[in-house]
Amino acid sequence: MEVKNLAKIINHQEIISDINFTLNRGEIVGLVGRNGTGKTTLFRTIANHYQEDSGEVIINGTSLKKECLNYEEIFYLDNQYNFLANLTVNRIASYYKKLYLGFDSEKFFGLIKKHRLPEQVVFKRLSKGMKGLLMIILAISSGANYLLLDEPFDGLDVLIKKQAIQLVLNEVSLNQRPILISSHNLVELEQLIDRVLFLKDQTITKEYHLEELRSEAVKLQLVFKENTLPKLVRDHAKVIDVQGRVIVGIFNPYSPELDKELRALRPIVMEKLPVLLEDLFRADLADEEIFISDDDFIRGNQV
Ligand SMILES: Nc1ncnc2c1ncn2[C@@H]1O[C@H](COP(=O)(O)OP(=O)(O)OP(=O)(O)O)[C@@H](O)[C@H]1O
Repeated sequence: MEVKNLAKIINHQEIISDINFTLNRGEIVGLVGRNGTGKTTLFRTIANHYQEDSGEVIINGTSLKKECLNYEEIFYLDNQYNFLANLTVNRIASYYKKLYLGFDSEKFFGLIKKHRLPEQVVFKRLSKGMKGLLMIILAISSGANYLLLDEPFDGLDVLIKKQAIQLVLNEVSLNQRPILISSHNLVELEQLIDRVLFLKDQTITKEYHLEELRSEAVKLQLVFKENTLPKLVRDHAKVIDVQGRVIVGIFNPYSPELDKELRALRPIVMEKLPVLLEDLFRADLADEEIFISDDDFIRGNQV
């Protein structure tokens, strides 16, 4: 799937604009952004629940504008507005069978039974955990090739979450279906995704392949004798935290030369820490300035 220059205006305000990315077979991609940045709007626009104001979504080389039957290739169920509230699991299955020609009833009911979801209870009476599992079972049984999951694990207890995550991982490894998944739980997301897209100021501002990033970037905790930020750090790092004299910064890229130059500044502490998705979130999406002393403040913008 290729998303090209997608934009959506709501009430004369551009909510998302110039969105470009691809979703490739077998990958799980995270969509991350602060509250209200437009993640749900992007999902809705890709899935045609909102009509785009410009741009397009291309599947198998054809724009969805030209071939609307290809919408069957996309599964997106809106957490907020969906038509399932008064339907039982059985009715939901027959509904989806009509919506998706490739809907796999055997798989659907097999998973419903395996996870002991009640078949005769209407959706709105199911617990949050049951709803979450049902949504994922629907997604992976739909036959759609692209699954868009908007905060699918929100509110699930750890055991149900584990089952839900396992279902997602199995689906990707067995059928190579790409998944675009949003979540505010970055620790959880980090264990699932191959790539992350950061949404900020209406558009995708950053994209990271997590494995590549881990091999290229380094997070350092540094303490220097002087209470100022060395120029070298200022020039090469995105500072994500300052506590007294302790500076935490992400250096991307990090090279042996830079390592040597940093050591030449004789830091009192220089410790390597793992780069986490949360660090990137803070580095790229935080607006606030980080103060190091009264007369010297840092605003990281280098990663
Ligand atoms: N139907 C609508 N009518 C008016 N404003 C809307 C509508 N849909 C979205 N918006 C606005 O668009 C912006 C983005 O909302 P959206 O729900 O897409 O963000 P989000 O990133 O999913 O947020 P969150 O992480 O809090 O769920 C918000 O300012 C929201 O108020």
